[in-house]
Amino acid sequence: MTALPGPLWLIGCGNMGGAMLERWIADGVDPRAITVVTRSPREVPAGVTHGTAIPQDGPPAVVVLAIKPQQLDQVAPDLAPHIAGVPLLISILAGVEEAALARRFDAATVVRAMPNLPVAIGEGVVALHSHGEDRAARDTAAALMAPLGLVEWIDDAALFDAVTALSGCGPGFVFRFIDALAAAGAALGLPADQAQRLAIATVQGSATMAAGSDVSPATLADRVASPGGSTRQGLNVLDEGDALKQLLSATLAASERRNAEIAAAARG
Ligand SMILES: NC(=O)C1=CN([C@@H]2O[C@H](COP(=O)(O)OP(=O)(O)OC[C@H]3O[C@@H](n4cnc5c(N)ncnc54)[C@H](OP(=O)(O)O)[C@@H]3O)[C@@H](O)[C@H]2O)C=CC1
Ligand SMILES: O=C(O)[C@@H]1CCC=N1
Repeated sequence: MTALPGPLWLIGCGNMGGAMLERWIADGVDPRAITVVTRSPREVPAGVTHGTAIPQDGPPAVVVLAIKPQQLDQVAPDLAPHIAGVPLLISILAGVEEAALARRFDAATVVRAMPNLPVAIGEGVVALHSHGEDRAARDTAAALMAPLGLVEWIDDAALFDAVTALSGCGPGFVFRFIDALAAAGAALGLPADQAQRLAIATVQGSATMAAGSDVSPATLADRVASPGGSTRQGLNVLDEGDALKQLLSATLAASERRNAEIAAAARG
């Protein structure tokens, strides 16, 4: 269970803010310490306060900014005066840099966090970066993210767009892969619902095994492929001209570029 240093305001609570909130509550964070602000009414877990306007009793101990990057300049003018002096501002906005946040908000420490959707079940990834050197604030940010999954500090801010592409966007790519694996099985004649179950369980088991293995995923792939067998024939298709690697390189590069564009827009 995460002990909050005081009230936490969650500004924006859609797909990702909602996933984080769900996990915090499941982990035992005191719901009475959390205030959620969105534009429209929404259900929140029992004990959590929800409003459609910025509370007047700030600053809280922690603000978590979970709106879309494109919504930053609608939110900032209203929010900034009410959180002036906040000890810790955590932003999950893809692309938006600490300097862009510091220009809009007076916060003692700004931490960028990049979660991914499986945080909802405590099996996500949260990358963190901060130029702030306040140890207590950094520890608070890391402790808040700990129940969400694997937490990793990224030392070089310049790599944050890359990490966003890999682990922030990554579940989208993996879900698409599972869907394609199932569709390929269905194309071979399996009932679609059964193909989907098999594809999900195959990816789940393979990821769990890779996570617990002392050899690399590449070595594990070779262990599936008996010489002269059917896996090798399939891998030959993926490996021809590094087809899969090329495809994923282009995929991550496209996402990274988009994050850089968002960063440039937020710099103003
Ligand atoms: N989705 C993902 O997998 C990931 C998302 N992120 C980041 O998380 C952030 C949110 O993304 P996501 O959850 O997908 O987006 P959503 O559109 O699902 O959620 C946005 C939230 O912001 C609220 N909001 C919008 N405008 C305002 C406002 N003026 N005042 C208060 N609340 C407002 C919305 O409320 P309402 O519905 O009432 O308008 C909604 O709750 C983004 O910055 C994104 O980069 C990071 C990692 C992964
Ligand atoms: O697609 C997006 O912009 C966000 C950032 C990472 C995942 N989703």
